[in-house]
Amino acid sequence: MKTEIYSTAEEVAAQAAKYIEEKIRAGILEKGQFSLAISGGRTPWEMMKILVKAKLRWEKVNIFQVDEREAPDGHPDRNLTQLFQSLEGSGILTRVNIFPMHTVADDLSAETEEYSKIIHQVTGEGILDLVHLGLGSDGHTASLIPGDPVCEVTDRDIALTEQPYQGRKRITMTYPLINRAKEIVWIVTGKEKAEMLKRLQNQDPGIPAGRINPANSLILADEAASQSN
Ligand SMILES: O=C1O[C@H](COP(=O)(O)O)[C@@H](O)[C@H](O)[C@H]1O
Repeated sequence: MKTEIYSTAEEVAAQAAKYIEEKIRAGILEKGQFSLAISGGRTPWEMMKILVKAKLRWEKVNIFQVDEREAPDGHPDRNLTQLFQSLEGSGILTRVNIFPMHTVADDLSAETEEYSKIIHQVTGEGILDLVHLGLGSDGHTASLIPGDPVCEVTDRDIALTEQPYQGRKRITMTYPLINRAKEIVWIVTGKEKAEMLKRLQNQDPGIPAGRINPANSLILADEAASQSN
């Protein structure tokens, strides 16, 4: 697992966008399409705002959600709402293929199966080209929440959390799917992440993030997050 440290969160966002742009370009050249999974929370959106300005064949890019909160469509708590906002004005909205996690349904469990099927149909083999991950200050990543049984799911690629977390139940990619990805890019910024960044780098299985496959993983962090390293 490689770590690169940049002075500010803005620099991290710019480097992440550049890195992912290159991966997308190479992936499309090699096999005609690219499947990217984007996390939610606070950190991805600066990176996305930069990435969407790249001159890429966006119609060949599939964007999946790593996780989503159970909330109405358009709600500010939804990662999808933030994702759409970061794409606004970029002109790629009508070209890129976005696959939203549906959280407004009578049977959310059926939705998880459906999302998993879509990933398999689109990618062919259920392997994402690149998964972007964030790191919570409690060590969670995606919606793999400390103490939630969703962390023990090994027979499904998408699952529901059992408990609400920060007021909302969640849908999330599980370890098997994330750990099969060809590449994982972490964006970790802010001093409140310092302790967990260290534990992530040490692959500490005591936090959900520590159980993510370190192979082909790149951590992009700012100085604030790496202050105790
Ligand atoms: O709740 C969540 O938090 C993590 C970390 O978010 P960030 O605010 O530090 O960027 C995020 O990766 C996850 O997708 C999100 O649902």
